[in-house]
Parts: sequence; C-alpha cells; structure tokens
Amino acid sequence: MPESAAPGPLAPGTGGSRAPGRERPEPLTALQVLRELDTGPRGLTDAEAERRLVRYGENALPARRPPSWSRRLLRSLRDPFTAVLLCLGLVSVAVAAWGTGSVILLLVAVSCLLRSSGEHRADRATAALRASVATTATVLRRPGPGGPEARPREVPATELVPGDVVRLGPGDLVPADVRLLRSRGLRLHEAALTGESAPVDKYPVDEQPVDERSVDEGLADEHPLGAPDGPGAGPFAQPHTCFLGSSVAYGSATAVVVATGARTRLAAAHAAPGGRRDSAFDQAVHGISWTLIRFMLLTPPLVLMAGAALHGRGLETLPFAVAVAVGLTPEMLPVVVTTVLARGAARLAHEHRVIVRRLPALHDLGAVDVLCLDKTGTLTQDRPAVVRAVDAHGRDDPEVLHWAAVNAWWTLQLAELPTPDALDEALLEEAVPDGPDDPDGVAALPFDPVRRLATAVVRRPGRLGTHTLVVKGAAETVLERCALDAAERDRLLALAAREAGTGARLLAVALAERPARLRDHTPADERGLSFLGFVVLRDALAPTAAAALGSLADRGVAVRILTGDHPGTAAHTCRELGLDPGRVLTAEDLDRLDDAELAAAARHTTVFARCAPEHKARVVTALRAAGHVTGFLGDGVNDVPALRAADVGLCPKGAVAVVRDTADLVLAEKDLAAVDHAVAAGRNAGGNIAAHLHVTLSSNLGNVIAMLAAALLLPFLPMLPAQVLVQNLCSDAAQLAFAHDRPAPAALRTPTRLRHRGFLRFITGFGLLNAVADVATFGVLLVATRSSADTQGAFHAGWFTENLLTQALVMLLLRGARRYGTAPGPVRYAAAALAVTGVLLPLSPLGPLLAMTPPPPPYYLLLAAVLALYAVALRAARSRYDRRCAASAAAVTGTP
Ligand SMILES: Nc1ncnc2c1ncn2[C@@H]1O[C@H](COP(=O)(O)OP(=O)(O)OP(=O)(O)O)[C@@H](O)[C@H]1O
Ligand SMILES: [Mg+2]
Repeated sequence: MPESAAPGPLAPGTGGSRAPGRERPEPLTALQVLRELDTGPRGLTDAEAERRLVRYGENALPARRPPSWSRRLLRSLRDPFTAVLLCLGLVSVAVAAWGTGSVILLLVAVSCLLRSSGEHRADRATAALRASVATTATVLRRPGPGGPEARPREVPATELVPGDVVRLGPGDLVPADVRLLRSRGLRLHEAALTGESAPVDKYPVDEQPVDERSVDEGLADEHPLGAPDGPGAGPFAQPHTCFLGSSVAYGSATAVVVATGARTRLAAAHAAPGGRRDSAFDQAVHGISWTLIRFMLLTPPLVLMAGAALHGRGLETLPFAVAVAVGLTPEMLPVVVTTVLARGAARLAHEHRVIVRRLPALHDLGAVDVLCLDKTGTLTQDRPAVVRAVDAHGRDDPEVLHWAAVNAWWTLQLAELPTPDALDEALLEEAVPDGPDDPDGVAALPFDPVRRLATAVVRRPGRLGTHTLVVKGAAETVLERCALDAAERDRLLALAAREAGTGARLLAVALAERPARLRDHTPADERGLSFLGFVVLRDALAPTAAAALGSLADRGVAVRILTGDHPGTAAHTCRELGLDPGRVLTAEDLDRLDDAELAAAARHTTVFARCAPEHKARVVTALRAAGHVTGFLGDGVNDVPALRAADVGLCPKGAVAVVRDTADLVLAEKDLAAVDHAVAAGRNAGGNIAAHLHVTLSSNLGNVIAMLAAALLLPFLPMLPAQVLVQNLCSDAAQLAFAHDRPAPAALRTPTRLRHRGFLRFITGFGLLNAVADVATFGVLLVATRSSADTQGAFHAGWFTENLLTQALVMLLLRGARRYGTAPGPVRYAAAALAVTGVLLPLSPLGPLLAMTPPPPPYYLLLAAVLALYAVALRAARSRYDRRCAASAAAVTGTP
C-alpha cells in the first residue's frame, strides 16, 4: 500500500489538497478514493486486512478505552464537594493550620480513592457482558486475491481498517469514517456530531443529491422531519462521507472505510459522542450540592466576622471556621453514591446479566414511575410468520404473497441491506422469487419507519417497455396511495382493522404499471396504485413479557405502549399480556394535540399506535414535562429519539446497534423479567443514597447551626478545630454503612425520587430540631462543668459525646423504620459503633491528646434525659413527615 494511501490526507474524502484556492474543492470520485486506498469495490483480502490492522491499530476511539487509574482519580476531583474541600484544605495549609489542612487533605484522598475503586469495580463487572453485545460491522472481505466472490461478513467494529468495504443498514452505527460508494435513500442521525436532530441526507459524489430531488419531485412532503443540513455546518457537513459517531436512520449504503480510530474526524474534534441532558438524579444532586456549597462558602466569613465583632478574635479563628464549613459538607456523598451504584451495577451484571452503561442511570431507574415500551421486538419476539394472504375481499390469494415476496427480495438485493428486516425475512421464508419466470429487479426504495412503505421496481418477463412498481407497507399508507373511491377505501380499512383486531400484523400490497425509464423512481411515483391484498402475519409474544408487565404494575410503574404498528394489533397484544389498552391514540390524534393537551392525554392513555420515531419521543417528552420520571425500553431504529428523550433508556439484547449504543441499560439476556430486577436494584440504590443524604445533612446542618450559636455566645470556641474534624471523621466512617444498607422489600414497592425542594425542607426542619437538642445540651454542659477544673476541656468532651450520640440516633431514626425494617444491618452496627466511640473516646488516652477532659458524671444523666426527649421528638416528627409525604405523593402521582 503506497504511503499516500494513509488515511490522514485523504480522510475524509474532500481531496482538498489537490485544489488549493478553490472555494469548494471537487471531491474525489468513488473510483479515485478506492484507488487512493489501494482497494476495490469487492473489498480487501483477509491477509491485507490483517496487515493493515497491524499498521493502523484498532479502530477504537481513545476516549472509549477504559480510563487509567490516574485519570479516574483526577476525574473524581471534579466533584463539587471534593473541590470545595480541597480549597478549604489549601486555605488551612496557607495559614499554617497544618493539622486542619492535613485532615482535610486526607479526607479528600480517601474519598477519591474509594470512589475510583468503586467505578473500577463496576467497569470490571460489566466488561465481559459488554464484549458480548459489542458493535459489529458488515464488511466485504475475500480469502485471497483470485479467490471466490467477496461475501458480506460480520466482524467486530474494532477490526475495521482503511480500505475495507462495509455495508450500512437502518440502525447501524457508522463504524468509522467512510466514503459512500452506493446508497439508497440513506439518511443519517448526526445529532451526536452536529447537534442537528433531524436526519441528514447522504449520497455518493457521482449521484444526484437527494435533497435536490426531493424538492423537484415532491419528496419533501414525504419527510416530515425537515430539511437536511446545508453546506457549511462544520467539519461534518460532507454529503458523501459518513462519520464515526453517526448512525443510519433510514436507507442503506455500501461504503469504503477512509479513516479509523484516532484518525477519524470525531477523534480529531475531541468530541465525546452521545452527550445527554441531565437526568432527574443529576438535577436533584446538582441543586442540593449548590445550595450546600453556597452555605459552606458563607460559613467561614460569618464565623470570622462574628468572632471579631463579639469577642475581638482575629484570624486565629480561621481554622475553626474552616472546620465548621467542613463539618457541613457531605464529603462522603460521592463515595456513597459511587459505591451504591457500582455495587448495584455489579450485582445486576452478575445475577441478572444487565449491563449498566451509565452508572447514575441506575438511580434514575429507581425513580421511574412511567415506563414506555415499544411493542415489536420488546413485547413480541419480532419473529413474524406468514399466516395467509388475502385479496381485497378477504379470500385467500397466493398472488398477494408472491408480489410481497418480490418486493422483499428486490429491496433486499438492490438496497444491499446488511440484514433483512424481520417482515421481509418472513415473506422470503414462504417464497424466494428468483426463478427464470420471476421479475427482474430495477430499483428499490427500502422500508423506513416514517414512510411505512417499501417499493421495488421490477421488469416482468415478456413485458418490454414497462416497469412494475411493487409497493408494500402499512395498510393506511398503501391504501392512501391506491386509486380507490372513498367507500372502497373505507371498506378495505375496515377489513384491515378486523384482521389487526385478532392481533395479526398486516402488510398491504399494491402494484402499478409504468412506462420503463432510466430516471430514478421516487416516492412521487407511488400514486394511483392498484390494490392487491393483505399479507397476514403473526408475531408471538416474548415469553417473559406478561410476567414482566405484571411485576412492573406491582411496583407502581405505569406502562405505556408506543408502537409503529396498527392500533388493532397493538390493543390485542396488550390484552394478551393482561394490560387493559383502553382508548388507543394514533399518531394522527397526537398531531392534533399541542404539548399541554398531549401531557394530559398521556396520563390516561396506555397505547399509542402508528407512531413515527418523533411521535414516540414526543410522548416521552410530554410525560417528563408532566413531572413523571420516564423510562423507555425499545429495540429498533424507530426508538432512538425516544430513548434519547427519556430519563433512562433500556434495550433488550436483540436491539440494533445504535439503540444498544444509546441505551443506559442493556438487558443481555432475552428476558424481560430482568427489567423488574433492574428497577428493584435502582430503587435499592436510590433509597440508600436518599437515606444517606437525609441523615447526614440534617445532622450536619444541626451541628453547624448549634456551633455558630455557641461561637457567638461563649467566651471560648465551642470546639477546637481538631475536635470538629475528628468528630467529622468518625461520622464519615459511620456514614459509609449506607453504601451497604439493605432496604426492606416494602421500600422497593414505590419509586424512590429525590426532589430538591422537598429535600431542602426536610433537612432544614430536622436540622433545626437537631440544633435545639444541641443547644439544650449546651445549657446542660454549662451547668455541669461549672465547677470543673478544666471547664473548656470538659465542655468540649461533653459536646463531642453528645454530637456523636445524636448522630447515631439520627442514623437509626431518620432513615425510616418502614423502609428498612427492624432487622440488624450495617447501618445499625455503624450507629452503635459511633455511639460507643462518642462516649469512650474522650475518656480514653486519645482524650487528652485532643485537649478533652472527662466531664463530671452527673452530665451523663442529664445528657441521657436530653437524648431521650430528642429521640421522642425525632420519632414524632418523622412519622408526621411520612404521613404528609404519603398524602402528597398520592395527590401528585394519582394513577398516571
Ligand atoms: N419491511 C417492511 N416493508 C413494508 N412495510 C413494513 C415493513 N416493516 C414494517 N412495515 C409496516 O410498517 C408498519 C410499522 O412498522 P414499524 O417498524 O414502524 O413499527 P413496528 O416494528 O411494527 O412496531 P414497534 O414500534 O412496536 O417496534 C408495520 O405495521 C408494517 O405494516
Ligand atoms: Mg420495535
């Protein structure tokens, strides 16, 4: 292979270096590109592909490789709490408060280490499963130079090399940067590259651009998704090149690989594909974090100013102020979150073969209260079988099946689809029309889920000068294009509805004779057809679908079915699965509703039929806008926009590549019951994270308020900085138990959702209650330590003990007995250990080291009384809170 064939200068195919000075350089023709890459239309030989793999390396983006340890550690520093802690640590070091500084930096280091090891564990747990659903590419390769014809073959996408000839079909990820050689109705999703959400037309250099055609000949009204990208939309605006990071929305193509791995445009642009909006969890945690961080940043200056104004203290209070701010931080939050999610993900992978591709999605899944599902391939097996074929009067007619098979055969042959569509496969199982008396293919427009039609143009033997258009597709779509009067059309629609009502899938078939021509056939030609009949097919239910729907209902997850199929078929499938379909809304109905009306309708509608991809996404968006955390489970290329729109996207094992790449969770077994396990794991994780946050922040906030009050009133510091930090270390260690907690099964029966505002109200209320207990102790201490020799030391020791004991009480009482039952578990043990530490540490040899003196014995009696009162108040407040929550949850959710 000549040096000039290196993909660098050629990729991606503008030939720009040859035409300096010209505005839009003429792109190389397909033939020139093949020659430059030293390959041919039949692809590379196996030996040559191997040589090039050694030379160019694996076709993998640097960003996709698992991150190194150092990178992981650095990444965990980006967490806002960790960053603030780090700043506080540096401030302490700057004012030479070495003790405070080193404790804080130790906290940061431990938190980062624990966190990265959690992530590493989760990655390792899913690595093998990931490999089992890795992306493959359909490539043409030959055994040797003079050997037999090249055959399309699946290889892992990482093994592609420049010069490989690949085939692309609907739902495929573009596996590298490729130049188109041939294409049929190809449209790509380039959203991950350009942000443009509408699919973009792509065509080889030598062909007439599809967008010009569409204006000329009426294709524009066929594609409600809008006009394609114009020129000048950045580095990805090249109609004849498809870039890594995009995926095929419609149509098919044969293309030659021009650049792989790090040499692709995507790698050069340093873009990470598939960036998504914040999920419900991200938003909640983000909101809470920033409120707290504002508080934290405010605390030290407040303490300093108060100290200066009231007691004439100077900068020497800074370490104390910093320690108080640190006391407020839930510094173990990132660790608890990562550990909880990583453990949940590892267990799901191990026990139920579910791959969690984005860790926070697990928490989101726990909060999901509406799950949208597509029908074909998710609830059914997507292995349709032909039952019969009927003519316009419902009589059996083999001719209909024959023409449907002709359409399937020639769209498959001419569109060079890597894999046939399931319906086409079913037709071809009945008959392969490639005998000498069968028609010969001329052109094809493959099926796409927006048009819901596939057309083949054929030449029939003995009919010179005419072409036959063979059209098959959804009943309404085909009938609309037939030359029929309204009454006859209605009669046929009713016939279709009757068949669909039995759960059958339908394909309508129609023909048209047209004078032969050289010019391309377009959708505008699919008019005035003569109707032939229907092919009736049956698609069996997925064996575990009914059970999965049942358990979702038990868990309080409302189910919505969004399908491209006929409303009758969808409703019947629902009934078979034990779900009441109610009134079915069709895409036509949806188009008449504005967003608000749709959100209202989505509350009561279970089935949405005849959905184009955009309709599915619209329903999901409407549900989210109505306040539901919405999941989407789908398998086809028509599900991609909805998967992107949902809070959590899931897909079954058999999903097309782009869906597997978009989904947050992949079920690696063809077993829908795994969804139920995943939801339970999500709620488990969400519940633990929420419990941790509630407990930690309420007691932290209480402590800080009390500490500030004491700092204002006392002539000495209420606690020394070292004491605050040690107390903090003890409670942090105890908090880690939340990462290993096991909620009671009762807690997994409802979605777990963290709401920013409700949460802040909770911690303020319980924080104030905690502060009241602290201030009461403060009074008790002043009385008890009055006669002590070392008043300050005894006061500090007394308060240290009280702080840890209240914290232990909060851990036990605030996480909710209902959610966690009364069985002993990690949190109980941790709380007990914390209480014991609180009592014994000031009495141990460590006490004097931290400048603490044992308080007088009567103090413990008084403290016991304060704690008993506090426990009673805490219990009562928590029960009241639970009752109010239950009432408002019922009012908000209703039955969506
Ligand atoms: N290969 C095909 N050729 C012609 N028509 C087809 C083909 N595949 C599907 N159709 C028609 O288009 C309709 C919609 O198909 P689409 O793929 O959008 O949804 P689906 O697979 O039935 O449903 P779901 O969205 O639940 O997966 C089908 O009901 C069928 O009538
Ligand atoms: Mg599907």
